[in-house]
Amino acid sequence: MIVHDFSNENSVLNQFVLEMRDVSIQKDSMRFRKNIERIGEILSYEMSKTLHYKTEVVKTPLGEKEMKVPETDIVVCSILRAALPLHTGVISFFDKAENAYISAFRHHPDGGDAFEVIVNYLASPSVEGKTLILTDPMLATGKTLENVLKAFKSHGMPKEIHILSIIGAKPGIAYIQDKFPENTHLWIAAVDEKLNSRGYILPGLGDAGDLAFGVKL
Ligand SMILES: O=P(O)(O)OC[C@H]1O[C@H](OP(=O)(O)OP(=O)(O)O)[C@H](O)[C@@H]1O
Repeated sequence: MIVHDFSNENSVLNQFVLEMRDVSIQKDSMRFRKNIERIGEILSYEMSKTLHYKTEVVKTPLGEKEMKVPETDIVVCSILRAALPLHTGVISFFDKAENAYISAFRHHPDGGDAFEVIVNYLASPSVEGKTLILTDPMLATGKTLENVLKAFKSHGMPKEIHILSIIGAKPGIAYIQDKFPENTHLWIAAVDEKLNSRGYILPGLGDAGDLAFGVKL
């Protein structure tokens, strides 16, 4: 897996991540969602540079011009719930992409820190031979992405996978390194050092799903 960590670069992306982390700003859920969406646009733009391109001839009112445009068949799949604004950002740049949605939630069987990830909904076209973009703002333990990849086994083998995320933890990134095919790219806005005992990213930003859409039972 190739990791593209943008926290090592100076760009306006860092401002959006800061606002998502900041306890005095993040409770404004509309702003929180908007920041996720615009980070989705920025990561999409960066990712677009690595896609496959073809030459097309465009006719203008005064002549013709050869231009290079992405030729890839793209399926964008978002992991509910927090990825929904990220999805909006991605498809605002890849407007011809097919769309998929998958659910995943943590189940704590004995109420303690240990959990398993339950995936019980996947709506997706075939991804056979296509470019699969998986979006999820948080990459904590990496178990969600591991289970999402398993769920996709019934939907064909993608040509390549791009994971778009906002904040990840080093242990989670290491965990998925050998679970995903080698030519998988991870595009991530920030990487934090560790997780707490419940598998939350430290310092992270809290619960992205709740901040974007409200507390769930
Ligand atoms: O890497 P992991 O340890 O698997 O954790 C990451 C997952 O946790 C969060 O979802 P959450 O379960 O809070 O669901 P929500 O988005 O519906 O609130 C996040 O959006 C990821 O999907």
